Amino acid sequence: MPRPIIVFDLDGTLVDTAPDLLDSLNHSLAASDLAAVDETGFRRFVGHGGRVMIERAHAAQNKALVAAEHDRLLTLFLDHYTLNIPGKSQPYPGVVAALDRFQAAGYLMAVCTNKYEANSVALIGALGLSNYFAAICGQDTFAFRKPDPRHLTETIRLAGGDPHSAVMVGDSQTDIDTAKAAGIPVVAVDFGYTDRHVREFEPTLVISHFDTLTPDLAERLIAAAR
Ligand SMILES: O=C(O)COP(=O)(O)O
Ligand SMILES: [Mg+2]
Repeated sequence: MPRPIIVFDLDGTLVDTAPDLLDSLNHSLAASDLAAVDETGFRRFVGHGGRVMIERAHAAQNKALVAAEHDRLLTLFLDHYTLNIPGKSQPYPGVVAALDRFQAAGYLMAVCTNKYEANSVALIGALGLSNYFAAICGQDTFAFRKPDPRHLTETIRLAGGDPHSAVMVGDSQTDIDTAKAAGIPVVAVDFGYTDRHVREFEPTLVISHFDTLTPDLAERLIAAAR
């Protein structure tokens, strides 16, 4: 019987990275004379990586964005973000205790994120969480990324798990759509980065704190999905 696996999204799920993503986004937007984005506006932009955040910020200000400028701003964003890791980012309340619970229960654990892999590995390392994860897969690890379900199923395979004994935990429609397309139960946290309540995207379950996430709950979700 393969070890069950729990796969976590990163930004807005395991780690509150909003303050640093916002700082780096505004650092890059300032280089093209766009107005700074505020915390509220920012939530509409996250979920698909830095390139899409920049694109959405321009669209929100009705500013054109040619490819060369997009590339220039993405480089500014990534250089600034990479240099500042871990910055102000912190794991959400209850995350470490939850990772300990699943580790003690013999679960495999992995991260499936649309953040670049190198920055994801660096951030997780800087926060002292590397030892929990058998795989950390970013938007550039494979030739596909969330909401493509293969990003999730290949992360599971890389970690040595079985998609039939897996649960996904995420904060956005992207995560929920990815898991549902893979036929994998998905727990949505309601404290992440989405401008609509996650229940609208019909996850398997919504939680408001990591204390609710237990191996018993995961086992029930895996059994019910079979
Ligand atoms: O970096 C992003 O835009 C989203 O990253 P996530 O998939 O970890 O939420
Ligand atoms: Mg997220």
